[in-house]
Amino acid sequence: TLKAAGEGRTVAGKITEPTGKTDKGMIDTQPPRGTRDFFPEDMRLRNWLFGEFAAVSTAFGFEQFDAPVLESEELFVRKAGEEITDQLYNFEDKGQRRVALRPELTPSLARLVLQRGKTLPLPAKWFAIGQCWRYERMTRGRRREHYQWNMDIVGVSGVEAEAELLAAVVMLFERVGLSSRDVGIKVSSRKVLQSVMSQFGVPPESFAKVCVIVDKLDKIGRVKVESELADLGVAPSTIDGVLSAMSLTSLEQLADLLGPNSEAVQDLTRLFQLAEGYGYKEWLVFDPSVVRGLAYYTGVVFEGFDREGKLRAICGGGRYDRLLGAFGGDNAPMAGFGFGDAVIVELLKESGKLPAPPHRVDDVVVPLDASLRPAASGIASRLRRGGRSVDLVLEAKKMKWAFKHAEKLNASRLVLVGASEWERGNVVVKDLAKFEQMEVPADSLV
Ligand SMILES: OCc1cccc(Br)n1
Repeated sequence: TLKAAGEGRTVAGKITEPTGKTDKGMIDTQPPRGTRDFFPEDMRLRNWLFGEFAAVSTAFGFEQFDAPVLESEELFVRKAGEEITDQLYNFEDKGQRRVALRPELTPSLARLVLQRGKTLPLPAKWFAIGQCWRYERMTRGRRREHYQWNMDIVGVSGVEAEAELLAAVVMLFERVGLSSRDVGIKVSSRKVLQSVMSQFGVPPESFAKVCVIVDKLDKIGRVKVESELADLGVAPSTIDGVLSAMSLTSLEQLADLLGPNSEAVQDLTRLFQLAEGYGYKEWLVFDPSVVRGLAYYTGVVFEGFDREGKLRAICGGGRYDRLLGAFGGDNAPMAGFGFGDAVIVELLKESGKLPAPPHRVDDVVVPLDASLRPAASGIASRLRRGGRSVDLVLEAKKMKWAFKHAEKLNASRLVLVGASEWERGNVVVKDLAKFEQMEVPADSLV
C-alpha cells in the first residue's frame, strides 16, 4: 500500500502508473528536515514581509546586493567557538572544495567589498534578503534555514552609522504595526567588556572568545559561563568584574565604572543623543548584558526584543571594524544588522497583527461560448498589457460558476464574452464592488 505522504521516508521507486505513484509507494512529500515549504498563502505573507524589509532599506537609500547561498567554507571558519560556526552546514563538493551554505550574510558582504577594493565609493549602504542555513542536530527540532534581512554601512566610523541602522529597525517595527510598548532594542558596546577585561589584564586575543561565552549567559547560566571562562584562563575575579559590569542599568553607572572618557561611554552617550534627534529614544534600552554571539563585533551591539520576553531576539547587529582585516584586506569601519523572518512572524502572530494577504486578480474574463475563446483571449491580453491582472477562464464554464470563481479570486470585474453582445462588438462587464453591470464596446475596455 502507498504510504501517506510524510508518514515515513519512503524510497521513490520507478514511476509505474500514470498517476505518478511508484511501485515502492509515493515519494516523501515533506521538505527536508528543518526546512520549510512556502505554499501560495505562505508566499503572500513572505512577500509582504520582504516587501516591508525592502521598503525600509529603500527609504534609507540603501542598495540591494546578493551573493551565492553556497560560499567557500573559509569565509565562516572562525576559532571563537560561536554557535553559528559550530553549526556550519559545510561539506566537500565533487571538486573536493570545502564549501558551506551561508549561515549569515555579513561575510559575503565583506567578500564583495574586498572584491571591489578601492573602487568602492564609501560610504556604501547595502542591504540583502537571503536564505541562511545551519546544520543543527534535529534533537532540538529547530529550523535549519531562515531568511535574513541585512542592512550594512561601510566606511562610517562614527556611531551615526549605528544610529541610522537603529532608525531603520524602528521603522520596520512601526510599519508592521508594533510600537515601543510591544518591542524595544537593547543597546550596549563590546568596548564595555573590553575595558573591564583590560582592567583585569585579560589578553586582547581572548576578547572574542570571552564575548562569545558571555553572550551565552542567558542560555547556559552563570556557573557554566564561569567554567568556560576559567577554561580560557580567565580568573574568577575577572569573571566577577565582567558580570558586575553587565548588571549595570544606566550610562551614569557605566561612567562611574569606566570613567566619563571611556570610548564605550562616549559612543553610547552620543548614540542616545542621536536617537533623541531621530525620535526613537524610547525604543532603546541600555543593557550591558547584550554582547551578541558573533566574534567579529568590535563596538556598539544591539538586539531587538519583545517586551513580554516570550521570544528569542527579533534581530541583532553592531559594529565590526576588523572583519575585512580578518579576511586579509585593509580594514574599513563597518556596522550592520541581521533581521530574521521567523521571530518577527511569531511575534506578529501572537500579537494578532499578522496580515493574511489574499490572492486576488483585477479581472476574470469568461468566454460564454467555445467559439468566443479567441475573442476572450484577445481581451485578456489587452487588459494584461494595460497592467491589469487577469484570470482567463480556460475551460467551458457557465455564468454561475464564473460568478463564484470571480468572487473567490476577489476580482474587481467579471468580463463576460457572450455571442449576442459580441455580434454588436460588445462585452458585458460586471463591477463586483458596485454590483453594477454594463455592456460596453470590447475595444474600449481597459
Ligand atoms: O540565527 C542563527 C541561524 C543561522 C542560520 C539559520 C538559522 Br534557522 N538560524
